[in-house]
Amino acid sequence: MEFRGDANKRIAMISAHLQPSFTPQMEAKNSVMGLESCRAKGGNPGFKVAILGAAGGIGQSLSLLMKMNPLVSLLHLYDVVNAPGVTADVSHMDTGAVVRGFLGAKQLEDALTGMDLVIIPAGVPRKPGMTRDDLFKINAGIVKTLCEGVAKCCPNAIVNLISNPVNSTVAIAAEVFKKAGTYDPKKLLGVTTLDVARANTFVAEVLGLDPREVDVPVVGGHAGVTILPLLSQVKPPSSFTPSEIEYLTNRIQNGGTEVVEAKAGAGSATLSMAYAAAKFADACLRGLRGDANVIECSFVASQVTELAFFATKVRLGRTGAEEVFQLGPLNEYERVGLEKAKEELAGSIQKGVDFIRK
Ligand SMILES: NC(=O)c1ccc[n+]([C@@H]2O[C@H](COP(=O)([O-])OP(=O)(O)OC[C@H]3O[C@@H](n4cnc5c(N)ncnc54)[C@H](O)[C@@H]3O)[C@@H](O)[C@H]2O)c1
Ligand SMILES: O=C(O)C[C@H](O)C(=O)O
Repeated sequence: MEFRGDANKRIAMISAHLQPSFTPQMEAKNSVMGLESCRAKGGNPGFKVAILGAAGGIGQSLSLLMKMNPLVSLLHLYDVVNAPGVTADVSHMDTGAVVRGFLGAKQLEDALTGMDLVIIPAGVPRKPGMTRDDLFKINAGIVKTLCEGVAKCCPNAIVNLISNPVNSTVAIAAEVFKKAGTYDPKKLLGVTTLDVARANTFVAEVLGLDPREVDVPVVGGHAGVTILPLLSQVKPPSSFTPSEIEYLTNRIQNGGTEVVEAKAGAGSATLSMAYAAAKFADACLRGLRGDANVIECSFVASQVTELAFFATKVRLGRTGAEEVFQLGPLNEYERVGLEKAKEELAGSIQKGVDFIRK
């Protein structure tokens, strides 16, 4: 009888904590099944990571992958919809990170406070026929609001910006941080890892290699002709025929559109993007930990060209992108591509700056 009484008490306590209304305090308890008497769990040393837009196509898979990352001790999942469901789901994975969910603008500050790394895939995706720039109207405002939250609640966090158009949203974020007096160019990183993943995959197919053995630097930005693969610098050193160069450059520049069209109105790349975002976030965390030689491509504040932002290889360290690498030697095809990329990038960056300065 005594046992049954205890069980009833436990069930009542659990039910009390699984009511529909959702608060961070409640979620913290949900993460230990609502039992006050549970032994404290988690506590593994590691970094605090927030995902803003965690209930979306990218956000859900990315939440899963970050929950699997042993460098993460605390994972905050924020969205304006469905955050409780994603949080409950991911929190049942028996990995080290403690998961907490945050729903709606009122909980943004709680979601951000104390974070080391903030990953932002919030915003609308493309449909067939749209350019990434067509997303500016909606996503610019979303990125502005979220970055204002970062400036207020975790001004020292590294920000991985995924929301499109990246060529403009990174400039928006920089302007928000400048306005708030918190801007550190090393800590604002536009995520272009998917371009590199695609380039490695497509080049490996052409060369008949395992993509894990291939390294293609992809520079410039993250839209159409601004995505510039440097095939002359592929590792292992390889030569391509002119038609292979044309095919590969085109396919890499239009990889996003290939997925948008295949999904036929159901969105853009989510699974490969979550993979790429998780890979890039892991590199940022290894850099924060102090690992040597952590090198990835990213769209960052840069003096490599005359543009304020440009994607190249960067070295990630304890303070973010600590070194921005030069382009290296380009062939004639790449020099022409670079001019085209810069022309389009200049307008996209300015559009982002103007959105905040008006
Ligand atoms: N950088 C890249 O390489 C890359 C690759 C793929 C997609 N993207 C971009 O990532 C973005 C997200 O794509 P998706 O497929 O996950 O879209 P999605 O619509 O599936 O998910 C977006 C999520 O953002 C949330 N959201 C909207 N406004 C928000 C706000 N103010 N605060 C918090 N969350 C908010 C939505 O509720 C939704 O859950 C798009 O802009 C897309 O173009 C970038
Ligand atoms: O193409 C898109 O709209 C999404 C993303 O930027 C991508 O490259 O897949």
